[in-house]
Amino acid sequence: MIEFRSISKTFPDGTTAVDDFSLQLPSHQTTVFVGSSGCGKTTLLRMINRMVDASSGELEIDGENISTIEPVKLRRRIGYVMQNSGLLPHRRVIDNIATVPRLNGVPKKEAHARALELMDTVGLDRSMAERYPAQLSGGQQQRVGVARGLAVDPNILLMDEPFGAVDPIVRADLQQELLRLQRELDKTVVFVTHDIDEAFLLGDQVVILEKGARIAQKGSPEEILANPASDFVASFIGADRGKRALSIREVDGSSILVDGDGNVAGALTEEGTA
Ligand SMILES: Nc1ncnc2c1ncn2[C@@H]1O[C@H](COP(=O)(O)OP(=O)(O)OP(=O)(O)O)[C@@H](O)[C@H]1O
Repeated sequence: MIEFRSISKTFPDGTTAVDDFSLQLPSHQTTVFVGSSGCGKTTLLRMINRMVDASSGELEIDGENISTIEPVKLRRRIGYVMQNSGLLPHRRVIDNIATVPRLNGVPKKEAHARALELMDTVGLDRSMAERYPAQLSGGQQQRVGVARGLAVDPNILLMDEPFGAVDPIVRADLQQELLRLQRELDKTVVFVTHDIDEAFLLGDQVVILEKGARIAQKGSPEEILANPASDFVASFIGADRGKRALSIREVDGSSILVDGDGNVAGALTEEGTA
């Protein structure tokens, strides 16, 4: 479990990005931080691997206060996937994936064999191993980024808007892949997004944030949808606009679901027949 206890972060210029934040993130689950630009999501995420150090408060991983762990050591056991994949442009795909294991002292042959396995895991053809990042599509680059994040077999995977820069179809694909991966690998995932639909799709625990990383509401997607805690939350999840108020319309003997805008959202089937 990851636990934030009264964590605050004020940057040297006086900006308070995180103001007294407390939260438990259960192991083997996906927690999603969601909120508008500048609310402190990335700062929260980066405190987990000490890319940013808290100004006050305590952050523990499985009961261990991370301020006592050397940052480089900590980072080598936590996977980190960022927007635009963050790949090293002058290194081949296989070397990008193997970067951190190599830094940890894993022999090259072994690190490369593992990198190829990880390419299978994230759905990348092994023939791409010799390419450079610029020779891949945006979606493929993100898959390499995920493979690299998994390369040290971390218990914790931090993902900062990893699918923000790809088109909606590729994005939907990557989201489904992440759900599949999570069923298989069972990591503790911390995911940052500003997209509430992505948050509801991927999150076991969804944390809706306002400026200063103040928690507007936290809970399962079901809990939040069933009972938005405030007008802010209702507006953020689109409940106020009726966007999520689905209704049933009968068309040619079939039951079609339409959303608040009258757009078709899906078809109703008997449970188990879909
Ligand atoms: N190094 C820094 N120095 C000063 N202020 C910073 C620094 N990093 C972030 N901030 C400020 O802290 C606040 C939170 O930033 P953060 O990047 O955590 O937000 P975010 O929710 O991830 O935003 P986005 O969705 O735009 O990435 C913002 O006001 C930002 O300008």
